[in-house]
Amino acid sequence: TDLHTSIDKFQFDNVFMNASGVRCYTKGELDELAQSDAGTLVTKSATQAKRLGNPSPRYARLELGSINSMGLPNEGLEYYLDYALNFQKANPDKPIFLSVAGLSMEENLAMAHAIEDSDFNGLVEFNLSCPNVPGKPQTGYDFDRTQEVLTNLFSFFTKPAGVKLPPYFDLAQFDQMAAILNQFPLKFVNSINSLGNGLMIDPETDTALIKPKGGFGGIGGAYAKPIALANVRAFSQRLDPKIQLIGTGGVTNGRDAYDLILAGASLVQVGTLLQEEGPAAFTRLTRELRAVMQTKGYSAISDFKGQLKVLS
Ligand SMILES: C=Cc1c(C(=O)O)[nH]c(=O)[nH]c1=O
Repeated sequence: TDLHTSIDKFQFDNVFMNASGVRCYTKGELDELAQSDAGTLVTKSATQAKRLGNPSPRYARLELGSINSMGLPNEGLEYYLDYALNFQKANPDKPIFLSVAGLSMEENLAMAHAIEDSDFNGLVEFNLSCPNVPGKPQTGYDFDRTQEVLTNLFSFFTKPAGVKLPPYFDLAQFDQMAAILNQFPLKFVNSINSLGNGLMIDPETDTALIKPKGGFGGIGGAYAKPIALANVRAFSQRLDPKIQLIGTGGVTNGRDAYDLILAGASLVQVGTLLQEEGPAAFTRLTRELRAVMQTKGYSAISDFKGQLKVLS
């Protein structure tokens, strides 16, 4: 069984990769991902300037996943662009993703210009869904703003790009968002980011588990699986076939990855599990997905990608 997959002209020898924000802040962490069984990697979402992010505790493991309000801590775009340029020289056949999360239209466009003018030859993920910067609404929940950002962006940006979306929970929102996304030369849509603004409580102290925003933070892990499946499936049914899906959310084993691929995902990102288990998780996930494929009689990702059946 072969876990080879592709997005646009980019080929990956394994369908798994990290979710942005997880074990991808420093060059050391990024190198560990590069040396793991993952097919590729994405950098922590960057802002122009380095950010320290929110006060700790800002991440907590939960019974069925995680809660985080990191607050977009990152080393700044130049750091990750520098990593990417060095990486592509040393690994010409392993395209990587650069994630960008500007806090304003101007910042997003300025970073996009910097990337456009660089020799970066991988894919850019514009993160429209960071839920944890106090006072900053998620762009992905504002349809007009999303339309405006993408219009301005693609008026000059020519490198391969996609967007990271928040979860949607209403079919009319899938329709509206897909109608916007179909207007642009996107190579991929990545669904979903964490379930924004959840809250969990420490049973000993009756206190919110994390400090920022009175304890409100993005929820990841198994809690997110049914929402991730629905978002990948809904966009797979609505987007122009030229726009491929990346599935993110709730992957704890090979079957979870198999399900995201059935829903339409061409790549599968791993967040909470990677945070908790480390890059060795990719070795286990690869083994488990191969086992599921063998059971089903499939030898390639393309044999079952998007082949979810429904009851008639
Ligand atoms: C880029 C900020 C994000 C963060 C963060 O840095 O708090 N956490 C998430 O779960 N998703 C994000 O997109």
